[in-house]
Amino acid sequence: MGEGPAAGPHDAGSVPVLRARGLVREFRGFRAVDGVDLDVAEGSVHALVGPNGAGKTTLFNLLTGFLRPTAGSVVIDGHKELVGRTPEAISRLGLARSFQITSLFAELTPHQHLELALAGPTGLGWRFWRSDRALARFTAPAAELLARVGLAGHGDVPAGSLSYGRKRALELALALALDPKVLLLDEPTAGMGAEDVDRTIELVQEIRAGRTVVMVEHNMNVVASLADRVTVLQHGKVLVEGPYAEIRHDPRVITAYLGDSDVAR
Ligand SMILES: Nc1ncnc2c1ncn2[C@@H]1O[C@H](COP(=O)(O)OP(=O)(O)OP(=O)(O)O)[C@@H](O)[C@H]1O
Repeated sequence: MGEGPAAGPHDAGSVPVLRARGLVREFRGFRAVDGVDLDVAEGSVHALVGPNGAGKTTLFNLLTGFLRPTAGSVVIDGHKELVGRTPEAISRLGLARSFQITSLFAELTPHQHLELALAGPTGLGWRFWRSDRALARFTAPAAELLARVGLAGHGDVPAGSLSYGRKRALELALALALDPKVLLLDEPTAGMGAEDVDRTIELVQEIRAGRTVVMVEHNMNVVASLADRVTVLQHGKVLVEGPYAEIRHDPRVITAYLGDSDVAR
């Protein structure tokens, strides 16, 4: 777990589970991510925050292989380079992101989604997706995952009919089906009401056990509740990095956020 001081990314001798060096991503000459170094300690919850347009989503996409960096490296487990690999290959190396609701199939039930996600890495894949017998061995693990994210009573309805909060819970379950060592969450509480936010915080507390979580999150209460360390981005660069209790009082962070709300958009 991330509480131990030995897990701190700056401790001499500790190798971060995820390390980015000199990450750059240009869009037609504009540097959305501009030389980012990132160390994520094993077992920690690490939040990426920053004002609008700071480069959080772009960085997230670089880490997960959805975008290719213009320059730089991303290494998992101290030696496996992720740059140049597909998102699928990266997820096989232990780094997976939560799916987006837009990738859910409205007609399939949460249970079916999970059976397919669990079948994917086994090589059964989608070819056998109609075969109930082939998928039967995933029935119990799928039910377990549904229970874990609070969807036990909602496994057999079309996913399209789920509430927003439950769809987001299903996304999380789908990412957990891959049992990633490092789980990346893209704004896990975006668009949620207070009740769903609280449930999601509890859920992330629960699923962080035995893994590392990196999340982009706008809601500072969520960051305060969950994150061991926070990287604040601004204009594509790391502005400040540290525990939430430290960065929240940092004048540079306060100015960056105030500056953001002052900008006419
Ligand atoms: N595909 C793209 N083409 C051109 N510019 C892009 C592209 N993607 C992102 N950008 C620009 O890069 C900058 C960083 O965007 P990014 O979405 O990574 O920021 P963000 O911190 O996630 O912002 P937000 O909090 O608003 O989601 C922005 O100025 C954005 O307009």
